[in-house]
Amino acid sequence: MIEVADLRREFTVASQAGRFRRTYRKVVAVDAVSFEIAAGESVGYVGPNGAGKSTTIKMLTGILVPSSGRVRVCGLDPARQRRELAARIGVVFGQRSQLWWDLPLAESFDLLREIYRVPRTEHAARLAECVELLDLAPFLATPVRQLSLGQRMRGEVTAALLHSPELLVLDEPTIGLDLESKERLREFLAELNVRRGTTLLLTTHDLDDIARLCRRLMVIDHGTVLADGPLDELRDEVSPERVLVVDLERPVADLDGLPGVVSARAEAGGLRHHLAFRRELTTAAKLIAEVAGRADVHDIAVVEPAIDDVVRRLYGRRRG
Ligand SMILES: Nc1ncnc2c1ncn2[C@@H]1O[C@H](COP(=O)(O)OP(=O)(O)OP(=O)(O)O)[C@@H](O)[C@H]1O
Repeated sequence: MIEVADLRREFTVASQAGRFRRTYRKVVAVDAVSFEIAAGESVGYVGPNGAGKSTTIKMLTGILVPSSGRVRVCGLDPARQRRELAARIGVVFGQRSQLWWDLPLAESFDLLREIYRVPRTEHAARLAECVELLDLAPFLATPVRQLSLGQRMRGEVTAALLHSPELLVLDEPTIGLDLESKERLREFLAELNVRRGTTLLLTTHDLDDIARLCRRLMVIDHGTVLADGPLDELRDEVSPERVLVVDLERPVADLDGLPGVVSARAEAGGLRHHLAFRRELTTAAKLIAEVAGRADVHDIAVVEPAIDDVVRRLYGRRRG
């Protein structure tokens, strides 16, 4: 679906040096980035501010021309075949609108049908689905400028999907949304990926978006990809410890010496124990059996490392 090889984009930025003199310096926003994304994947593209995410997305969608390297999206060269590509993909920029500001939302959708030449029945079916799942009915007749951010974003996602794209690219889709709106949008996007097989590529600073939507994570910083792989594998790589939290029926002072446990901590007077273990040394099931052999277990939970922690460690790779 997406093939990127040795992709690079530089910008020349001017800075004032003295009163009449300007100097120019080169900023490398994206530097030798290579990856492939197959149909049906859901990929999170994350990195700190200025890492090069938006620049990559702009090259993938044909808005920016690469300085060098190769990009193919749906087999097309985005910068040269922007129109053809627009018919195959949907793009949502959280900070920019593709809707007509002064028109009621429904009229924007009509205009998009004409632009993309979507057959009426197909358009009507797709729109009806979005109206239902994203609860658009209460504000379809409202001019876009009067919509709340959450309402507008639901409109933006609908607008990007009306021509049934194979790939949906989202640049910070949940930025500024309240918790409920975020959850509703995530739910919708997850369904879209799983049920329809629409490929998703999204940039975000909200790591809950990633945890909820993406099976694969790509981390970029200073224009280069620092990590790329299944979320679970990256998690094991940088945060190999998981914690078994055990509540006991009767207090036990300590649960020392359990195989595979790298650190143990007791609280609530010995009623609760936090046992950090490494996946390669033991499994949660084995550990639970060991604990049950020593004490009466009331309740058990396995805590995975938080995604924020995993991503922070991945960001630190360059410096580490
Ligand atoms: N049009 C431009 N002209 C000059 N420099 C630019 C331009 N666009 C981006 N840059 C620079 O390229 C680098 C990467 O920017 P980019 O917008 O891709 O980052 P980002 O990862 O999307 O960041 P953020 O999370 O803050 O949106 C930054 O140093 C930025 O200042």
